Amino acid sequence: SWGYKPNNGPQKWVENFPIADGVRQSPIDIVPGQASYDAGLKPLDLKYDPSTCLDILNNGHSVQVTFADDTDSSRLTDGPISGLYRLKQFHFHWGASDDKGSEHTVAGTKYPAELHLVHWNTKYASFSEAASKPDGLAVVGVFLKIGGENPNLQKLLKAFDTIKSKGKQTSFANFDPSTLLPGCLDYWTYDGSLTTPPLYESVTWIVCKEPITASSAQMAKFRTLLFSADGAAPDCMVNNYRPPQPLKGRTVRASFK
Ligand SMILES: NS(=O)(=O)c1ccc(B(O)O)cc1
Ligand SMILES: [Zn+2]
Repeated sequence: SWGYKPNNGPQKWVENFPIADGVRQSPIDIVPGQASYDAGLKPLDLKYDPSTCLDILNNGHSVQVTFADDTDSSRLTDGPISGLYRLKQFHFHWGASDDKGSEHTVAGTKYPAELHLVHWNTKYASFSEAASKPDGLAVVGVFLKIGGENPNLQKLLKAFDTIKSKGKQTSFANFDPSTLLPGCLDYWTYDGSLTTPPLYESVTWIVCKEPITASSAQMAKFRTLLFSADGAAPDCMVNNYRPPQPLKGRTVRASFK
């Protein structure tokens, strides 16, 4: 099935997922000088309840932390969206080295990694129903840059040893994803898609201007995860990012001057 190698990677996804060549695909290169400041954009209102954190999983494409989404206790409101979107999961994309790994780029600059916090519109009954609707999802993207060790990543990284290979998951409780948000929540926003198959054009993207940090050693820990299942030839989980896609006339708005 799909992956990130030459024979099953982003250049091949269109064969099984023709929307890969659609009009609102993600990620994109964000060019700050071409973004339109919109004074009507509200500040993001993110409220997360650590008790909704359920487990951490290696799904063969990324490492994902999943949340209970049967109540509104972990949710996103305001920002560019209307209504209330519930947090479903967060995951990351990263490179084989510190010079690449993010999906969105900023004036061509690649960050070593990118965090995605995935929320679904509660006007729909479930994540699955929302995932294919044009206003179904809102994903908050946060860049990671190399700096000092980030203590808020340690709890996550410690769990990696138990979910090294594809299909492994373990319980993961009381994690507060707001500890992974930057201090400043200035953002760019545009209409886009899932960045992996099925590539649904259902995402309001909200990309934070300010990165968070991770040390080079912490980034190396991400690279100890495997795409491969237990017992198969070990295949390092690295470069699990889709490159920027054509803007096709879309406008990127900025919440800041
Ligand atoms: N990488 S992403 O945040 O666009 C994303 C989120 C969810 C799913 B999915 O649930 O299939 C795929 C990609
Ligand atoms: Zn993602």
